[in-house]
Amino acid sequence: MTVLDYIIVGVREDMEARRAQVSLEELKERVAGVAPARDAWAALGGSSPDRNDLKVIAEIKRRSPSKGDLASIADPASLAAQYADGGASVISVLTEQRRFGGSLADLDAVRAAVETPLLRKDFTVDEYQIWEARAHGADLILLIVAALSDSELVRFSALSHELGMNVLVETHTEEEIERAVAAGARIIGINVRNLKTLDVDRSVFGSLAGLIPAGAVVVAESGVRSADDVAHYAAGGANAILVGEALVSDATPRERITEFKAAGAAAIAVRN
Ligand SMILES: O=C(O)c1ccccc1NCC(=O)[C@H](O)[C@H](O)COP(=O)(O)O
Repeated sequence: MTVLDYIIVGVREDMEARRAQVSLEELKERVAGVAPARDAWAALGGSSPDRNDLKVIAEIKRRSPSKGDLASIADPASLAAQYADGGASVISVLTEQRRFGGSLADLDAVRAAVETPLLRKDFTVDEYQIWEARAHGADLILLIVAALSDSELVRFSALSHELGMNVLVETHTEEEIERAVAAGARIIGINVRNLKTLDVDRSVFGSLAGLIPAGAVVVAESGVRSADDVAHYAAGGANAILVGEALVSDATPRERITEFKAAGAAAIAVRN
């Protein structure tokens, strides 16, 4: 069993426990009462022809299977406000409980605090989680190609779009990019962390980014520790970066985002 398989076993068990508390019908009623989803595609520069800056997706991540406890985040709303002040285009809230220590309560707290589009970052394996994401104010969900069949990718994307949300489709190999593109993905992440082994190899981004069709928003995920890493991804074709550990473990995340955005813009100016 890979790490990803192992995580998903827990994700399914936890989801069934929540479903026993809140039925799908109840979730659908809640969705009817929430404000429409914000446009994460536009926030990530999807609709602008000149993508000459680097967007930051700033993640609220308490713990991880590879690193254990990362940060004691007493107030996710306050951290999200700092991310928004620093210029994050999207805030990612890791809601997976067993391995990452997140929760839908974190998503609720962040939703109440900021207007920035929110990514409900979880291991989506069932439509129930998509309804849940929208019911808790998410604007974007994550679909990991390695965890889903082609038909699930298409079905889950369609439901997300019906609910007004966008989808970040995560890949790690050439074949997964082909599957993402075939499923109609237009926000495509390349996670340089192999979710089967947890190895982080930043060179994976450069070897795959060129395979993503023009017009899509290309997101470099994981492994940003310094402005040099940001420049590496921006030079290799990233339109956005997804950063967790470096921000939650920094005393001044607002300034760190500003620094990353400047490094990205400088590298993009050279790239263009
Ligand atoms: O972070 C992990 O250890 C991990 C393990 C297994 C599956 C997913 C995992 N992380 C999810 C992510 O991909 C990251 O949270 C995200 O890209 C940010 O990465 P980083 O900036 O390196 O914290």
